[in-house]
Amino acid sequence: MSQVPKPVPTGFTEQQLHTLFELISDGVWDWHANTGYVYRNPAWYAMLGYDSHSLDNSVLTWENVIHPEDYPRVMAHFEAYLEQRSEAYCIEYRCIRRDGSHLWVEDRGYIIDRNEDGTVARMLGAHRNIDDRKRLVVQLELRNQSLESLVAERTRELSWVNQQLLRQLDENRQLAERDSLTRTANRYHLEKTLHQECERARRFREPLALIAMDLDNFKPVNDLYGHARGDALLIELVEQVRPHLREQDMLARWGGDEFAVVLPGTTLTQACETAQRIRKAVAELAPVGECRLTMSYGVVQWREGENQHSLLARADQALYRAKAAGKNIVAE
Ligand SMILES: Nc1nc2c(ncn2[C@@H]2O[C@H](COP(=O)(O)OP(=O)(O)OP(=O)(O)O)[C@@H](O)[C@H]2O)c(=O)[nH]1
Repeated sequence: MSQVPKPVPTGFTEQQLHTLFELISDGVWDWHANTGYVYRNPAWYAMLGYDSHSLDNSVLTWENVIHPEDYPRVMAHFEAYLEQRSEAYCIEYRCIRRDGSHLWVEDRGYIIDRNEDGTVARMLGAHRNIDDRKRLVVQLELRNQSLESLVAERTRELSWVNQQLLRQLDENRQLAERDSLTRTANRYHLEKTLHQECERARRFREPLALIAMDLDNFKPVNDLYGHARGDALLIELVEQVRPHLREQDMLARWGGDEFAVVLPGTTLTQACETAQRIRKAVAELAPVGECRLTMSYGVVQWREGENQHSLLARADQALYRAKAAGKNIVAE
């Protein structure tokens, strides 16, 4: 089969080229740099709301439709292309339409002819309407910003709720583990800690001591001076005892006028010395009317295999012996 030779392109005449441009829907421009003449097709005028060929065929027409805020950026890019500092001329900017509204365009152009000295002789380009896309992007950005601020607001709210919950949790823990009058550990906290300390003593073969203590003749204080004075005395008592305890010791209110001190890493002898110091300090409290204040003390050291209940029971027995022996006494 014989090949039909392709026709050799003869090129368009200027007239044919412009006829072609008249049919194109993008805004085509054709700049003859040496004369300053600029051809613009009907679509270019329509895009900006003008009648075809109704504006001056000069570069100034283009400059006048560029949004003033975008003008410096467009010119810098255009010059960079003309001076061959950038490879392409392609830029997005706003044009001002005849009715004063703004239209986003993408402007793209190519130098199709240069003078012998390298300067531009002719450049061909087209404006494409990208307004819908740009406005959509702006809308999406705005929506994104409002979503981000919504998320930030919700995060702030959640973090506040979280803080409140943590505070509430802390308060609940305090309520569950503290005696409301004296702010010492309560019986529940005492038993829990004592259980843990018995386990530690077994695990690390460390001594552990417990002092049980009970106010002597507290009933007359209540009876003679009222329950409120009795309450105040219990608070004073705790303040008097605390300075004689170490950081790791735990003072707890076991019952009405009964207290206990858990002393980790402490032998019976050392605990008895502590109890004596507390005894002296309590005895120094100012008497309530005719009532002199003292306490009785039962001191024990943890024994191998013993649990918290048995330890507490032995301390209570020692306390009973102190009471029986005449009160204001430390008994083992
Ligand atoms: N003010 C006040 N009194 C309390 C509280 N809890 C218990 N009591 C009182 O503590 C007193 C304890 O009385 P008793 O167990 O007979 O002890 P006591 O009078 O100290 O006598 P001995 O322990 O034998 O020395 C009672 O009068 C209780 O009403 C309290 O929270 N506040």
